Amino acid sequence: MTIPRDIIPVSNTVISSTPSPNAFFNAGTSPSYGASYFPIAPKKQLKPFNTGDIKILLLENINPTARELLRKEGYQVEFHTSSLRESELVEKIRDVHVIGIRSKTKLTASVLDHAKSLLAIGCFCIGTNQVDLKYAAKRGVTVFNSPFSNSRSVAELVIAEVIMLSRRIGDKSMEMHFGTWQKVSTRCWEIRGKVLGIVGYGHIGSQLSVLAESMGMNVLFYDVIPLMAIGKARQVKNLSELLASSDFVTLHVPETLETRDLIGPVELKAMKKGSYLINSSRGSVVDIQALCEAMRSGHLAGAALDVFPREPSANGPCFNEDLARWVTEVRDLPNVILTPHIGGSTEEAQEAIGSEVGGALVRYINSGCTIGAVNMPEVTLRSLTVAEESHLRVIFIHQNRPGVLRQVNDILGDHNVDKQMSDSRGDIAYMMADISKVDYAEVQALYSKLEILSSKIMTRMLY
Ligand SMILES: NC(=O)C1=CN([C@@H]2O[C@H](COP(=O)(O)OP(=O)(O)OC[C@H]3O[C@@H](n4cnc5c(N)ncnc54)[C@H](O)[C@@H]3O)[C@@H](O)[C@H]2O)C=CC1
Ligand SMILES: O=C(O)C(=O)COP(=O)(O)O
Repeated sequence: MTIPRDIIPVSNTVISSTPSPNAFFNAGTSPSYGASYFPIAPKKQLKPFNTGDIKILLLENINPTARELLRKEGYQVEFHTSSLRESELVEKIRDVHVIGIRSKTKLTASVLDHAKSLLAIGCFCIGTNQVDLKYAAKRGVTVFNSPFSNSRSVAELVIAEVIMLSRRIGDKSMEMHFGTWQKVSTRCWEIRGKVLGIVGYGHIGSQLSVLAESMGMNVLFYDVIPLMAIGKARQVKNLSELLASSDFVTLHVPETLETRDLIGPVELKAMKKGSYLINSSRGSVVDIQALCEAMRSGHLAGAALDVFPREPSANGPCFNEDLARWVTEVRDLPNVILTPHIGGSTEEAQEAIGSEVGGALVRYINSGCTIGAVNMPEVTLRSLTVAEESHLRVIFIHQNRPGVLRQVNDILGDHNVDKQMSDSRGDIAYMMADISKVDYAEVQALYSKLEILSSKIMTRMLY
């Protein structure tokens, strides 16, 4: 058996041109001993492969920060501004090592089955519902996201929408664009003193809570876990209590089986007459037909939707009945603000996400570090130094069952295991070890021995 091309160690050591700011930590040497005791060797950058062989596919207009970061590493980066049709996606994913996506691209088990060399997936967004995380882990594919870089942008959009709905600004602006001057104050309100009900008090919900209170609103929230309320906000016991007490209900839950149609006919009826609904979480959280009914009956006074049960894969004049039957109904509703999933679309958020997820991918490819992974145990080892010239870093992703580590250590046993870390998450375990005094010629043999273990999911060797 030969080592796949992407993990063939081609160069022994490459010294970083700029010293790492945490060189002391990485070198594993305490600065307090002084250089004469333990000379501080520069960090060794592991090179698992010829970096030029690493292929990265970036879809959905991922920010240039990420593209530049990945290109600087020497990887081959293919960039697309939109997501791809499934037939094109399965072709493109076949031989890439990393795929970068946002919220549109669905990486289902059947799509992932076409990926023959995939090491990692970067979700350049918060949500990871578009990826079959379990199946990816089963295939040894590590998934990263950006858990909070766009939270503030979403919270700011929601604040804007609360005011816009309250003053019917969407409709007023539309009338003016069509030449109508219609000055009225009926059914227009201040937001001061009104109740904002937040469903899901995580990164976005809690940030929104602070902004809303600073504008004089009273905040209630409902979450499935007990959470510390910020400021004067108050957690309520159940969703019904929140719906019955709020002037504005805003949704900030992830897409899960439990949140599917979380707001349906019953919940809409339970909302106060004349209240408003805002959804910038996922389209599946609201039963859109029921929402149209609640708007048409006059029970709700308005709604703002940033996400939809079905969304176009690219920009263009495609928000019409070809996308879904409900589109025409939604477009016809008064005081309903429609935005094309732009909650996290700000320059600040996209740049931060680009460097966060891009950085996590580089660390994973070059050193095996899984910190920040959403479907793998989080494992890291301090960096090797250039002094540790003939060290080999072994990464073994395997099924989590008794006896595997004993088998692995038997294989590595002729070498000193300088450091080792292993952790598991459900059925999957991730082991990383640095072993010393390994001849380049031995790497192939060690690799082959690990590859034939029945528990093996993926073996990587960094030298
Ligand atoms: N429109 C857009 O552009 C964006 C949309 N999002 C969406 O917003 C969602 C929330 O984002 P974050 O606040 O960062 O997530 P988070 O994980 O920080 O918070 C989610 C909260 O929802 C709670 N929760 C889960 N299930 C619940 C249920 N059934 N009922 C009540 N609470 C429940 C959780 O306990 C958690 O506190 C993301 O999962 C994503 O789908 C995120 C960013 C941008
Ligand atoms: O971060 C998220 O979960 C979002 O929904 C934002 O998605 P986007 O990056 O705009 O496709």
